[in-house]
Amino acid sequence: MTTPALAYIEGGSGDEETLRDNLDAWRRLALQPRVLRDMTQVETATTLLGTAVGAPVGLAPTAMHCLVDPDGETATARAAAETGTLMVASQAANRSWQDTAAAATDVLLWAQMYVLRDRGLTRELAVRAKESGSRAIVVCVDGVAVPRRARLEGHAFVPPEGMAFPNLVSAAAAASANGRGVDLGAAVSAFDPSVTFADLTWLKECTGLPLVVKGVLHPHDAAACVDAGADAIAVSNHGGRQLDGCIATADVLGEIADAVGDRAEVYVDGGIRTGPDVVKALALGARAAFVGRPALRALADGSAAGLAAYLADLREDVRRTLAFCGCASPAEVRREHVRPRGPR
Ligand SMILES: Cc1cc2nc3c(=O)[nH]c(=O)nc-3n(C[C@H](O)[C@H](O)[C@H](O)COP(=O)(O)O)c2cc1C
Ligand SMILES: CC(C)CC(=O)C(=O)O
Repeated sequence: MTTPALAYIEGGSGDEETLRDNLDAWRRLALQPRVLRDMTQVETATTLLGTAVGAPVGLAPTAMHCLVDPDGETATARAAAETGTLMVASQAANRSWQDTAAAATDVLLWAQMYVLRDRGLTRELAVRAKESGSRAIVVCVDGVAVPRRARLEGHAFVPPEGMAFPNLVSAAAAASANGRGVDLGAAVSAFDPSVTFADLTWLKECTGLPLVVKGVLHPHDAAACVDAGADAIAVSNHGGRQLDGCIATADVLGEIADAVGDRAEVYVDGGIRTGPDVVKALALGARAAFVGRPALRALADGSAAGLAAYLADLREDVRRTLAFCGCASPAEVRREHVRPRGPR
């Protein structure tokens, strides 16, 4: 991997305060286990918007998997299918949602997209995602300005020449140029900063698929998204890559889960690294936690097999943590299992 590619993946925005705090915030919480509850059988499986998954852990959408593996998102999909993991495939992927879904049997796929200035193209892409086999649309709503990325000296990342972005262009453009030659800067400027809650209702109607709103950090916004038709809220600050200085996801997850109640599912990403992090997220009210950078590192290190091994290991860590906490399944994790860590 090139140095700028590594800086792009690992880095955050501004002074990287939020990037660091995402990790620290999970450390500021402590699990409080319950004992003597027969932990012979401990199940990690759950459902996410009705889709059965092997563990309450998913792959967050991340752009350009060809930066880390020549097969790009199709390698990711093979690892996801092998381990029963839900994969959220980015709009800025190098492989189309269709090719990603076709990479293995039983790929559990959700497509992540932005609302574009061109609503006709937005609708076309959403329909294409559905026809590819995506079981939900994940709309990312934290892309209303261009972040300053510290490790790239404030500049946007320039992808390698000829990199394909098939989910960012119309079918006609994709057919004529195989999705190549799309300028990433132009694609990012196609994201519509005028997006509001009313667009959620519209986007959901485009496909009828369940809608997940990703990038929510305030309980009132979460409630308004649900009022507008969202089926799930993904609490996320984009891995500290958008607004630097904003709140860590672990610090706001509980309030958002309380605001949403049982009207929608709640997920979280940002700094999730271990089984205990995942179980802390469940205790605060998330149904699942998603990982970004760790999955890219595993893919870079060992391709699909490396990613599958990483996901299997994380699942085992979740299973072990559930057992130690006295929970025979994710559904048994309660708010009482987590509390602020005492002073050091
Ligand atoms: C290299 C990279 C690319 C990303 N690309 C996208 C993207 O295309 N769409 C999106 O919604 N989020 C994107 N994200 C954000 C992730 O979905 C997720 O919010 C974040 O990575 C979670 O934090 P973590 O890396 O600490 O696990 C990206 C993150 C990284 C690291
Ligand atoms: C192409 C970008 C939208 C990818 C992204 O979300 C990111 O780099 O964090």
